[in-house]
Amino acid sequence: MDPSEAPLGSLVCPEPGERPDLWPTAARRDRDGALMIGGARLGDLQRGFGSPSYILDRADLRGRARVWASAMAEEFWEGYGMAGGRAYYAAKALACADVVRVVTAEGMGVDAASLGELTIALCAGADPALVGLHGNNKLDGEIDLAIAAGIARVVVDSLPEVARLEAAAARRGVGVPVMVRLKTGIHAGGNEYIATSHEDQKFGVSVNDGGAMEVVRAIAASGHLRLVGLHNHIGSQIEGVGAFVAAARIVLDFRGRIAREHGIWVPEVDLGGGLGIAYSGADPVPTSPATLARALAEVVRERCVEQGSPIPRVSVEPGRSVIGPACVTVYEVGTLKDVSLEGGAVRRYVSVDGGMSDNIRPALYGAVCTATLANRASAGPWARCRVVGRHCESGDIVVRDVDLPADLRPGDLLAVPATGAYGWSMASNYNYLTKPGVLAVEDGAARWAVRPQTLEDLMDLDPGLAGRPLP
Ligand SMILES: Cc1ncc(COP(=O)(O)O)c(C=O)c1O
Ligand SMILES: N[C@@H](CCCC[NH3+])C(=O)O
Repeated sequence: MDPSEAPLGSLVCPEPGERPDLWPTAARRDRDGALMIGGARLGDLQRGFGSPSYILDRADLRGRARVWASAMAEEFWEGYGMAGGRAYYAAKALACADVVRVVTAEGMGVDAASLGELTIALCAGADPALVGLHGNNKLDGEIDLAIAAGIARVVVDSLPEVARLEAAAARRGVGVPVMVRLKTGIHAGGNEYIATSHEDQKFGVSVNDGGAMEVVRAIAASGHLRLVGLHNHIGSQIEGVGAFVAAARIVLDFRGRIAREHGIWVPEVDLGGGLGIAYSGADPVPTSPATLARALAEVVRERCVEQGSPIPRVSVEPGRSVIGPACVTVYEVGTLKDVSLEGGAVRRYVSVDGGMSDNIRPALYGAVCTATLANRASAGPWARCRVVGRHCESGDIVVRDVDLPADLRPGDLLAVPATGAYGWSMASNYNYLTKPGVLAVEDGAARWAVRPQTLEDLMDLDPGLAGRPLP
């Protein structure tokens, strides 16, 4: 049996016109059926810059950052009786100078979770007054840089960290604004590994077992730490607003408990990132930032009225929903192999020039992605395919099941949508593959936001090979 005879039809990647939420806003096909991103044909980009590459539609990123910044500013505007709102871009999703500059120019702050992310954010020009630092095991260097730069908030993740921060602040003789990362017990997120607020995981301190209040007391007793906020990030790739609202209630209730014990209303709550996006036609159209911001504003208003409390400032930390749909990955098709399955069916394995080293999400979380033929029209007939990478692992799967044109051939290009978040940032050099670059495209013009690694870059890290000419 030929794969084109398989019972098909449901796994064709949606076109930009069918599911705009899956693609950068300006994605479309030209008259010849070639896919265009940011006004440039993917085929032209691949010829000029190579593959695999992450193609970033800058205008789309700018739009998403603007939408987040304005949703938070509007829903929590002082003129509506609120105390102000802000969105911090979670740099872990993809951080480089261009991305930091685009999102901060639109009014977002930056949330960093390591020395590297903090350094990139500050060196790219992010205002320290709009930068936060996370980490469940912060290094001394991270704490020192955060304090020296005077960033807006250090998010305390454990009791021992209070003493470390206090000692570092005392050494410098400065005050340090801190938030407390709470565990609310809410279990949310697309996969166990990306749920971050149930009890049995490493982040934060629990509101349920006394741990969080102990941290608050330690901060209150410290000489240099100022409690400026309560924080809760429930997880990532979350659908709908229900879990966010439930978590917000718990955070606000804990704020009430602090007020009763310490006589202060903590001035800010950060309700984390986590809003999900679509990766394939099987995913629902995502909740918009405006819908989430409205839901958060409603629960904050309602709870504060019930508590008779002042309204706090409210912030969030989206990553995926800012950068995810702004990028597609372009791959070149290489080997095609038809594999007979039990029952007589055939699966076509389509090998591409990247794989789990540029997109670890399918292997790590079982994430379901999709792909489309990018260099020409794809009208079918279709063959059920598995798009795989070129690493030495059977789990090196880019797209588990997708219908691609039966006449797909080596040299064709595939585009995988929604790879902006946790693609480049989680890329590896497995099998000594070089990390692809991030190609920023706008008005049809392209330039590297991050250049691709070269083999020389990798050899330079090895003292036994540095400076040697390539064979
Ligand atoms: C503390 C914190 N904030 C924000 C984010 C960003 O999450 P997302 O990219 O799902 O919006 C994460 C990652 O899940 C996180 O751990
Ligand atoms: N890396 C994860 C998200 C976790 C983010 C950090 N808490 C993903 O690709 O979905």
